[in-house]
Amino acid sequence: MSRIAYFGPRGTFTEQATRALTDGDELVPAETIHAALAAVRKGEADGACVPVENSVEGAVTATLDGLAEDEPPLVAVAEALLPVHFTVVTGSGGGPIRTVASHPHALAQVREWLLVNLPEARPTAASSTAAAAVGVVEGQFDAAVVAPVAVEHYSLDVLATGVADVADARTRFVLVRPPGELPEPTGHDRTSIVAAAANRTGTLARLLAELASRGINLTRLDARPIKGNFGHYRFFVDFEGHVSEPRIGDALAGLRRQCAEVRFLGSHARADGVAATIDSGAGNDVFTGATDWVDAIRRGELA
Ligand SMILES: O=C(O)C(=O)Cc1ccccc1
Repeated sequence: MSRIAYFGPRGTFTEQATRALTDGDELVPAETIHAALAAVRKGEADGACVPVENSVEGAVTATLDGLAEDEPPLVAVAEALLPVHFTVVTGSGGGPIRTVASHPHALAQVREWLLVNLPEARPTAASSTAAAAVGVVEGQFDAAVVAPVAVEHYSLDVLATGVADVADARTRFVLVRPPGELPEPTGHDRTSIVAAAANRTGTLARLLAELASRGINLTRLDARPIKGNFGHYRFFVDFEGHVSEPRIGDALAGLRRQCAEVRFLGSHARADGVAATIDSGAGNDVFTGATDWVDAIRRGELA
């Protein structure tokens, strides 16, 4: 049985995702994304589950920075995609609702609902949706925007369920571990890297060209500032395919040549099961065939 840390406390969306990604493991809540990742880095947990992006607010920056900056590196081995509908809860005392707390990503996803339904309530950031629930129980906030599972953990009154400004909002979570055996390729994989490219003309274009020229489809591109070096960025690039495939390995080697710093963040199955689109002329057989051809020339068998 593994110990898996997750962004908690109990009752977060991340706990829900962790349950979907694990089977009989011991789940250990951590107060922050940084603490969940640090638990793995310190050897206190075998893996950690953290949110990485959502379809309304985009990147979860604490996760991106934690994966890019801190040592030692961790590698994503699985992902989960959760539909995100919120439950709005209040304390049991009744009374006016003047504050409504939640994780900033949750507040951003119910902004319009709050304006219409709780116009007098001041949105207040909490470290997670479940921390906001705890804050309501403790009388710190009047209401909270939480995950549906939170009401199973905390004694709260439900004001509304199924709340979401954008009907099919989703959040993607990853399970990360120390580098080790990689998941098997499935044909519907995602590979993630983070690269710091020199601040020169065309650097980003050249970085992306390493993928485009090999017919590799991007699934995400994000930039984060390199702290302490204003105007310099790291690029997070997700693309279709698995590092075990010749075409992906070839692209990674190209990226390594282009960039001062590249970190491999994982190759694993996509939760949505979407198969990689491979242009004709960019299949693995083409890459293997080309390498075999060069090898044959080197052996003096071909010209
Ligand atoms: O705070 C939580 O419950 C989380 O797991 C982070 C989050 C916040 C909002 C939407 C999805 C995930």
